[in-house]
Amino acid sequence: MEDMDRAEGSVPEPGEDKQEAPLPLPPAFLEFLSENGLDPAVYSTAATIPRYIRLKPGMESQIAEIEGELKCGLEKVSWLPGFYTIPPQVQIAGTKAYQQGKIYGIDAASGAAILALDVRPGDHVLDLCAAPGAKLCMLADMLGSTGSLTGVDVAKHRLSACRTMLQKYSLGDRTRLFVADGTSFSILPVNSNLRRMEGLTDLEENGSTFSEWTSRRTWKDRQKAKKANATGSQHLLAPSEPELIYYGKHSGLVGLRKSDVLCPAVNDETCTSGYDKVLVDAECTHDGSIKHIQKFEFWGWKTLDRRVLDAERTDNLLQLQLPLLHGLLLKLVDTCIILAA
Ligand SMILES: C[S@@+](CC[C@H](N)C(=O)[O-])C[C@H]1O[C@@H](n2cnc3c(N)ncnc32)[C@H](O)[C@@H]1O
Repeated sequence: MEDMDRAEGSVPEPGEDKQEAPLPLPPAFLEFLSENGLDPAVYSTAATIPRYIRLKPGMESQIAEIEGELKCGLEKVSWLPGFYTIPPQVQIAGTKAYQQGKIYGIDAASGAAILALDVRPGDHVLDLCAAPGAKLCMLADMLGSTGSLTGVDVAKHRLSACRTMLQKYSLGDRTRLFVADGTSFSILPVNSNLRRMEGLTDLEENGSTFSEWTSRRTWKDRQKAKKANATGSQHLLAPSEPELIYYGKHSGLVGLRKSDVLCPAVNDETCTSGYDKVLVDAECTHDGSIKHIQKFEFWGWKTLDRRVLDAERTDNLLQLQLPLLHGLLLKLVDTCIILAA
């Protein structure tokens, strides 16, 4: 799987060190633009497009300090709460403000999709295709201390990055993270009707109920990881059953029987309510993203053909996106879907 969602600052920003010049876009891409009535000149304008950051809620009083660290002013985005623009050449990854979890690197389009989801206190939110987690963090910030958030991604190493993000920004309390294929994911939000097994001793519990999450892995898990490493499969395949790689203290799982949560009986009356809001952020071609297209100057223009223009790849993306939506419509959604791709 190609990784188009690189961490902030890992790829030089287009136009950072040099004057903008017309990009040597491949003929097939120029043809694609012409067929769709698009002016290729827009892809040379990245130097004029601001960079966006999101302020961690509660950090408003530290704006002056953050401006000092970033060595630039923060300009409020009037239509997107918590978002600010900074000049495009400013790199945030090496700054204290970013490392200490005061700001997020996230673009305005992503923020707009989350805002449109209209998350309300108490909502149970599902983020399908959650990694590396910029939107998941925004959802967690919006939920605050109510409701629940479930993040799902097929790539374990990418979902582990989400876990790191949640921990860095102290956001994981109400969150669960499942490595799973989103097209068949059917685990519901925790339902208050499920019986909690409280006050059991370790012996009685016998590993069959959720106790508080710990990063310490069992011998069985370590063996599994070793095997996956040896076969190189950890980056590629979803496990046949969803694998829970993180859950927060208030995600509702502590004290519940694993079997009730992970394999609920079909038509179980405790499992009738689905998620209130669902975000599906499946992979896309990125052909509409000026900044992404400019990055091919760094990655090599040939890879643009392979990653963006290849008809087979586009068809494959469609074959991924449709089942993701279809699965949701059949099983999960109470209220709302946003397709961010
Ligand atoms: C555009 S990225 C998601 C970006 C993410 N929402 C964020 O804000 O950082 C697409 C993600 O979809 C995941 N993905 C692809 N196929 C999937 C599937 N069948 N089920 C679940 N996740 C999938 C990829 O591993 C990748 O992490």
